[in-house]
Order: sequence, then C-alpha cells, then structure tokens
Amino acid sequence: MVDEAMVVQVRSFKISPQSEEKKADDANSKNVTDTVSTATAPRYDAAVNLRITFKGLSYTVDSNSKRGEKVQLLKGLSGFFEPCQMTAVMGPSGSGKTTFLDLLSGRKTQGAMTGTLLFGADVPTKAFLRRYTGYVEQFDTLVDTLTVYEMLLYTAELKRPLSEPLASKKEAVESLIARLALENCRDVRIGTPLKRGISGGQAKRTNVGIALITNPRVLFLDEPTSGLDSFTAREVTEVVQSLAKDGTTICATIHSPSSASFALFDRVAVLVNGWIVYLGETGVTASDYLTRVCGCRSLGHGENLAEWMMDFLTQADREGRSSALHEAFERSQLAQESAIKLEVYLQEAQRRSKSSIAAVSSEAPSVSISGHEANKRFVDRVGDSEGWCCGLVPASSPAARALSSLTGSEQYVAPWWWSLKVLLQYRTLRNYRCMEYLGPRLFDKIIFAVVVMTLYLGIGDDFKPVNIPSMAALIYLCVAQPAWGAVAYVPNIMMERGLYVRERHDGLYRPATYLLFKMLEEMSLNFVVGLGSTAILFYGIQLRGEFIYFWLNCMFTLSNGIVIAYMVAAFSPSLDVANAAVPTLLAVMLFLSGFLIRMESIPVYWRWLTYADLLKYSWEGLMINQFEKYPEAQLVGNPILEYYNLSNVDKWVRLGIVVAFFGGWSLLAWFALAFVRHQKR
Ligand SMILES: Nc1ncnc2c1ncn2[C@@H]1O[C@H](COP(=O)(O)OP(=O)(O)OP(=O)(O)O)[C@@H](O)[C@H]1O
Repeated sequence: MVDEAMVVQVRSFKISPQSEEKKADDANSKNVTDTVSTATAPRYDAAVNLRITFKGLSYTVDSNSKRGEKVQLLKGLSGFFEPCQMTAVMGPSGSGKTTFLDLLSGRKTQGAMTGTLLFGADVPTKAFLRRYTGYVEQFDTLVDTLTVYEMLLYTAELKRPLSEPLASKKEAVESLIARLALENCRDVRIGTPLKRGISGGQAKRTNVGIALITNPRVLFLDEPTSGLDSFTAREVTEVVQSLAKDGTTICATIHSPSSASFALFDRVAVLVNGWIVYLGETGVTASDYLTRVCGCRSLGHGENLAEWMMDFLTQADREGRSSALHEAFERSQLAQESAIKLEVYLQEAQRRSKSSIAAVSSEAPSVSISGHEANKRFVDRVGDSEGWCCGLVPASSPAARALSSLTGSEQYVAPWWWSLKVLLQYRTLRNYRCMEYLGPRLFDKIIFAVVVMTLYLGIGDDFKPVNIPSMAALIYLCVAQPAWGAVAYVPNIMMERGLYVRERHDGLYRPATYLLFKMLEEMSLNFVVGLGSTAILFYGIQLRGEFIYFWLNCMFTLSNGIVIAYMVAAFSPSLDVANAAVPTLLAVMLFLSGFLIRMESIPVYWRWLTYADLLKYSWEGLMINQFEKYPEAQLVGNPILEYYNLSNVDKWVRLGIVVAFFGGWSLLAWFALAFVRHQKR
C-alpha cells in the first residue's frame, strides 16, 4: 500500500556536466572512457551483468521527532557499483547505510526518492528488483524445522519458474550447496536458539543461498558479517566474493569487519551523515585519500584499515565535519574521474534504453512516474514475449521466457495455488512430524477432555435438578476452553513475523495464501484431534443431542479462537501486546456469552456487544443441542431453554453464525497481514 505511494522521480538523462567536470578536457575524458572500457570490458557483459548507477540520489522522509517536518537521510549520492566487484557501504552508525541499501533494493516503504537510479540501462521496478536482485537480511529468517537442503528447495519451488521441472530445481539447489560450502550441514535442521541446529555462519550462508536461488545479478547484503567470529566472517565474505567473480554485482553494508574480510572487498562507499565522503577502491587508495585529502593520521603498521577509517569518520561526524568531507571528496581528482565514468555509463545506458524502448514504444526515456505505474509498465512489457525485455536479455531467450512466467501478476512470483501447495508440502507436513508443534495442539484438548469427562462422568443424560446447573456450566466450559486455548497460537505467528515479512518482500506468496495455509494447517489438525477429544467428552459424559453438532460447534469455536489469535497478533506491534489483547478480548466475550450473566441482566449499554459475541452463539447452540428434546430439564422452575430465552431458536442457525464469524475474523486477519506494516523501512 505504502510502496505504491512512494514516488520515484527519475530525472532526465540529459547530461549536464558539473563545473568540475567541465575542467576535464576532452582528451582526459577519452582516456577515462578508454580506461573504463578496457578495465571492465573483458568481464562486463551488458546482456548478463547489471551495473548500478546513481546520480544525485536523495531520500527524504517525514521526521519522526519533529511533526510536520521532513528529514533528508541521503543527500545527492552519485556513483556506480560495478558487476564482478564487491562494494562495501561503510560509515558511522546512523550515517544512512541501511537506508541506502534499502533504497537501492526497493525495500523502502515510506519517504520519497529523487535522482537517477539505473540497473543496467533501466529504471528498476518492484518486479524487476524481485527478479534480478537478491537481498540478504541482517537477521537470519529461516524455517527452523527444515534442513538446509529443504529450506533451499522450498525457496526454489516458490521462487523459480513454475514450468521448471523439480529435477532441475534440485540440481540448482545442490550446486548452490556446493558453492556455499554447505555440504556438511546439508541435512541438518536449521534449529532455533534454544534447540541449536546449524551454526551462525552456516545460517548466514543459507540466507545467502536463498537470495541466490533465482541467480540474481545483483546481491545486496545488510551487515553479512555482524555477529560472526572473524574466521566465519571471512568464510562468508569469501563465498560472496566468489559470486562477484562470477559476474554478480555485490553491495554490502558492513560495520567493523576484520582486516581479512575487509581486504576481500574491491571498493568502498563511505557515508557520513547521508553524504558520500569517499567512493573508490579499498586498501592503499582509500587510506592514501583519507590521509592526504582529509587530514586523517597515517595508518599504523598492522592496523585494521576498516577500524582506522571508522575511528576517523565517527570522530569527524561528531565534530560536524560531514559536509566538509563531502565537499573535499567532490573536489578530489578521484571524484572527478568517477563523475566522468558515471556520465559515460549514463550515456551508454541511455543509448541502450532508447534502442530497447524504440522496439515497442516511442516513450521518452525521461519520465516521472509512481512506483506502481513503473511496475505496471514493466509487467506489460515483459508479458509481451516478442517485445521489450528490460534491455537486459533478448526477449526470446530462456531467461526472458522465465521472467515472463514469473511476472504473471505485478507483485507475486507464483500463482496462489502453487504457493499454497508448496507451503503445505514443506512446512505443514514437517510441522505435523514435529512433537514441539503437535504437543501444545494435541495434549491440551485430550487432557481437558479426559479431566472434564471424569469430573462429569455419566451425568449428561441425568436431568435431575441438581445436575442442570452443572450441565450448563460444562457446556460453557466446552466453549470457554477452545477460546482460551487460542492464546497458545499467538507466539506462533509473532515468531514467524520476520520470516513472513522477508518472504513477502521476496514475493513468495500473497497474504491471503499465507493465511489460508495457516488456517488449513491449524484446522485440519484440530478437526482430527477435536474429533477424538469431543468424542471422549460427549460419549463419556453421555451428553444428549447430536454428536456431529457438538463436534462441529466445538471445532468452529476453536477455529474462531485461532483466527482471532492470528488477527490480533497480526495487528499487534509486539508479542506482549498480542498476549495481553487476546485474553482480554476473549474474557469480554465469555462474560457476554449469556451464561455468567443472563442476556436480560446485561446492562443495556453493553447489550449491543452481545450480538457481536461469537461465544454467545456457540454456547446457545450447544445448550439447544443438549436440552431441546428434554423439557424436564428445569432451572429455577422453568425449562432451562426458556430460562435462557432459547426456546424458539434454531441450533443450526447458531452454528451458521459461528461459521460466519470465522469468515469475518479471517477477513480482518487478512487485512492486518496485508496492510499493517510493523516494520517501516
Ligand atoms: N523518520 C525519521 N526521522 C528522523 N530520522 C530518521 C528517520 N528514519 C531514520 N532516521 C535516521 O536516519 C539515519 C540513517 O539510518 P540508517 O539505519 O540508514 O543508518 P545506518 O548507517 O544503517 O546505521 P547503523 O549502522 O547504526 O545500522 C539514522 O540517524 C536514523 O536515526
């Protein structure tokens, strides 16, 4: 929702050299151009590789500290990230590294971006980014019950084209495992912090594997080495470096890498307070620049270059020297050479873009469009198999055909039914074999059924006056237990939130598909387990009425409880809020259900709420089922159904209302999953 509102303003590609650039004479320009082509030509292939170019890139958001004010987090960044190279984005804390990475990768959900941003020759759209880029989040978001192999295959099934045979997907996963050196833990469960599975480095490499499953041409990594020991950090960086060697454009934010890890990066973009203060090679070039131009003390023998840079930059940032450092960089020969290269790249992109667009449209390359509109145009174009295909791959190539099949809709990769099948196949079946998942869903119902059955043994058909209040209370408990039991489902969805957000970003499924998967997973189990537990209750206590009604009513009450728990959890910003909200909501419903306080005794100002109380309908339905054929069951001198004002009520209508409530809560849960964003980026 918010993505679409984010307006991407793309400036004209008309090149207007800055004053510094004017100083560079034509010969110099030609030399640089030659250098560009000779330096990169052997490895750079425009049909395969993607260079990221950006010019005057700024990003502004509403300030979260001063109401009504805007704050500019990125300030006119210009430069390029080359394919076949690893670029580190560094800077003091709060300098805008993650913002920059999120902006490049299309993960920003708020704010406005201005400037030019091109991937290859094209303005990236959401669909484009999903297809051609991978993003490795800082925190691992994996399915803890799956093995490394299953996790990668599950992602491959969701992300790779539907038409691709399973054998080919398996082959791709095996080769990824080999490439990421994950053979040793191929069949090890991922695990949780409490029940350890794979190590931190293996988890990070598995995350990298997830991002690589569609062979992206650009890989973004947010602090890939944070939290890892220096050996593992280097191991992960080496794996990423091998991808760069194969032609991927790598861009990673890093905090405080070890010397060994940092040495593996080709280039570094240094941000301070939203400005670029250095963008160039790492190593001696970077240290020379900082010493010569910025007045940084010399790098000590054996000193960690990254730490040395960070110490200086953090100090400079605290002293408010960020814009001075930026201006110094802009004036530097390094920046001027870089600016000339950038213009060359932009002109080259303009030429390629023009020739590609000419194939299908006479549209000018200079546009100012919303992300949604850009997305739509992209999808329209890739849908035309003979037409324009991003100017990146020939439209008739296998990659273009795969792309075309991947973009059946604007936002999502696979059709909903395929995503549902994969989710059920990989996650539900695995959960059903896991005692930690089954335990809380199985034993609470069985234990409850056995305890209540032994307490009320055989009184269900004994309508002595002394038994009647006990029966009404028992039926109330049959409604209350599934409702309370729903609280147990809250953590599940909260713990999965990070995974859900990541997979949604990756376009693996729709929110409705996810909800359907969750409901099917929970309800199929509950209908089977519930059949056993309600049979123990019904036949043990010898309740009257129809068993099928008793079972269905209890199961739909439980299903309502589960979907309420999911809905509240999806709306809640944290587990604490959800844990407080679900019992509060259900306790109110229990009070208003008509058993603890009869309907006519509920104060008028609360009575309206009883109509929205699903537990009232569940309890009433079960009461009618038990007593409708037994007028001798009396309470305070009246047939019990008359006492509760239920004489002329149809129990099946009551069940129908309970089912309708389930539909209503499901809609609300879907709304929360689809539109409520707790992670604003
Ligand atoms: N809505 C906002 N209003 C004001 N400031 C904001 C807003 N959103 C982000 N910021 C600020 O923008 C800056 C950039 O944040 P970002 O997360 O990109 O920094 P970072 O360099 O990745 O930091 P770190 O290394 O600590 O993760 C931070 O100083 C942050 O406080």
